[in-house]
Amino acid sequence: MSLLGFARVLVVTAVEAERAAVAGGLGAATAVTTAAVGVGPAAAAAGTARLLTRAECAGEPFDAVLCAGIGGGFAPLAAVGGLVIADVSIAADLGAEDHDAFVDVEALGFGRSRHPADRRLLDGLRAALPDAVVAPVLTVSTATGSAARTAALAARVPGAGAEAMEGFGVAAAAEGVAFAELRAISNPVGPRDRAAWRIPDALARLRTAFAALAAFPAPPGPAEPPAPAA
Ligand SMILES: O=C(O)c1cccc(C(=O)CC[C@H]2O[C@@H](n3cnc4c(=O)[nH]cnc43)[C@H](O)[C@@H]2O)c1
Repeated sequence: MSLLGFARVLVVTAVEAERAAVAGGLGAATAVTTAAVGVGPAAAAAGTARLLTRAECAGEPFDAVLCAGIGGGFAPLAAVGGLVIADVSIAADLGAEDHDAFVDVEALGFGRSRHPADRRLLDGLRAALPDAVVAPVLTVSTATGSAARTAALAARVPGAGAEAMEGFGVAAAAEGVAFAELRAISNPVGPRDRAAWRIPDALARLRTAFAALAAFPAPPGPAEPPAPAA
């Protein structure tokens, strides 16, 4: 059985609690592979590349990769307990400082810091999760914990919805395969207050999101070629 019309889907999370929430939501009905590959963009890229390569060598390549998990939400766009679908996953701290300014890798003249979501996957996620906010999701190597950095990131990416630590790495590994990122918001991005993180609520939201994805009907496939005339 497919997910959103994709036949073989890999869902990558950082930690096992996120993977278990995803798998719990999917239930037994859907042939989707879930894997926890570690925290941060490097672990995410390495783990995703390994899984994609293994599947391809086995003659069963994935046709879609979803990065999923909990994340920090930028107020007022993304509230704790809500969902953010990334229309683009951005490596928000990949670049150079020029005194008080940040220069991204595009401006430096090498590499890229943005991976847009696959259009078909994004459309499917939007349709199946109509309450989700659709906005850029930032990938960072250091979770934000101050008002100054929150303001700097919001200025760097106006309209940012969420911050997490893996999306850009997963996307980089999945180049050439349909990719998207989905985050359930566990905490506001802002001055660090670990006691305010609502991880169980976010994991529960992740689980219901994947139950909704599994239950969503696949979009109609390409038109069948007309039957030859008798
Ligand atoms: O402590 C637990 O029980 C627990 C259960 C599930 C997940 C966690 C994590 O800490 C996951 C780390 C993961 O979460 C993302 N994340 C969440 N909030 C933020 C944030 O404000 N800034 C950056 N990343 C965030 C991130 O992708 C981490 O990999 C703990």
